[in-house]
Amino acid sequence: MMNALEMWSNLGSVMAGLMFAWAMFKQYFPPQLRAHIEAYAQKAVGYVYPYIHIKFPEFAGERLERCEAYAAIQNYLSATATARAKRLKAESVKDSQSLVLGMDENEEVVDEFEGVKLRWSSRLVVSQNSTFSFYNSSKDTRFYSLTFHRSHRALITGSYIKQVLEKGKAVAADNRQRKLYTNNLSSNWHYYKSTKWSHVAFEHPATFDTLAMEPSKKREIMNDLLKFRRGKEYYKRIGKAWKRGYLLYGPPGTGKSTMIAAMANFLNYDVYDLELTTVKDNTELRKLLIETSEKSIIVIEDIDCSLDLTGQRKTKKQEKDDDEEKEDPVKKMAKDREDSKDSKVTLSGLLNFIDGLWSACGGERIIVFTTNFVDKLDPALIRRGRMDKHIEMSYCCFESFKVLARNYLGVESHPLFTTVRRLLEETKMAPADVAENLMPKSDDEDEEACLKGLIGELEKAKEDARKKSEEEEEEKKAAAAAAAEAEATAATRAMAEKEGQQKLSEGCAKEVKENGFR
Ligand SMILES: Nc1ncnc2c1ncn2[C@@H]1O[C@H](COP(=O)(O)OP(=O)(O)OP(=O)(O)O)[C@@H](O)[C@H]1O
Ligand SMILES: [Mg+2]
Repeated sequence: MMNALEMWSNLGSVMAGLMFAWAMFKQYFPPQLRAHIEAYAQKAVGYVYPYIHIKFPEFAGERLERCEAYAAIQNYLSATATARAKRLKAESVKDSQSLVLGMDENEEVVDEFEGVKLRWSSRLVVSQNSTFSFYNSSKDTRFYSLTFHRSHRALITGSYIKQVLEKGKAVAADNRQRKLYTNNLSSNWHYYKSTKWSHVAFEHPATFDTLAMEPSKKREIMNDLLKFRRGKEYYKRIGKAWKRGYLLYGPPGTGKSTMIAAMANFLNYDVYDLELTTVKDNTELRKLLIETSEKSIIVIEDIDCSLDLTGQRKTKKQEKDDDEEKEDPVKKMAKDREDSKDSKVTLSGLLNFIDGLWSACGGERIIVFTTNFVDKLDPALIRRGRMDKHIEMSYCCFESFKVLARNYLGVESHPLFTTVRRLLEETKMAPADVAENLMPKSDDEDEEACLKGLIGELEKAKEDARKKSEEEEEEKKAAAAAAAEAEATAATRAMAEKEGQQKLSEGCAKEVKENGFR
């Protein structure tokens, strides 16, 4: 029996022989003949060789664009297989917030799917072209190669590759640097490139953990968001576009904008902050919205102030004015000029976008309106189906205070909490004001000092509210007294007039009686 050393040396000789034959073959055979021989050789090998290779190049197409599949496989392997690879390569990938760890060139890993083993290898083919060019620095090509037994062809080319691409895209989405977009003035739009939105990295630190809100309400919103995110199949089944509208309403400083940031961080979505007052008309609105990407939250803050969306239905006076304009061309021109200065996005334009166009775009999208005055909004805008969930952001309750105390002071409980609780039940203070009072003003201000400061402010707010309600009560009383007095004066005057009338008619009657009609 051959010993191991002998076997290796024999194998080495065979390899050396093969390499020599290959070099001779490349040197002495003309390229066309070589291609023929190679094709036949591959066919012959195919009869006996039981494995299939699939190649996923990094760049493809006429313009050599980066292939989505390559990127997805890179992400998939970075998340699943690199734990097993020994040589890794760290790359910074566009739009990714951290480095992507991939296999180094010519490294291999084994993956398993439904009990079937398959092999991924990362390959780099170095260009043979040694001519110097100013324009093309490298013709090296990278690709991933997947190898598996031909008996599993259907399984691998069907389900396995599909799940690799899906998982890879999900990893990319999680690792993506999210963006905050704001709309540009249409005068700065260029038709040949996408300039409707400007963006910066979205790095708001708010999360549902740091959001001060009643825990049960918070949980309800989080569950609603999760249900929406997982609802692709559900929305498809019920024939509804995959979108959801939220209306956040409440007084200033109660956390509406903070909630939007927490939602975006929770879902890992981009945020499109749409400033409606700079949008000229419904057409522009449509163009802007069609350019938003999926997995995004489209935000219209202070919807009541953005436009006159509160009451688009014409009042009697507007109808009369319109009739007059139809008759008077000068008036009409003046009105047109006035209108062209203002934004002309209308309620119906916005509703069409929510119901129609947006639904056709597909992809998961959330739209959020915020307002301080929910009663001012047109009911058509906020009816269920358009704004599916109405969330009231209200003044600070004790539960919310506890979250803020944990965030700002790092305390879970304190003897002064009882006083804070009583005062919060007796007076209204927005979380923004509570938070402001919990922030130490100097280095030597400890948690007790901050809590005392807050208690002082709450007592002051309570006193102010008491005074205000007293003043209002006084004003009401004064108004009632004035009304009563005016009523009494009017009654006296009426009485006097009546008496005067009576006297006059009595006098007349007497005169007639004495003198008769003349
Ligand atoms: N519920 C909350 N939880 C945590 N922090 C809050 C909350 N509400 C307000 N704050 C703090 O107060 C600041 C202002 O809050 P925010 O801008 O979210 O209020 P808003 O409701 O959007 O007000 P406005 O109606 O004026 O736009 C935030 O930066 C945050 O620090
Ligand atoms: Mg706000």
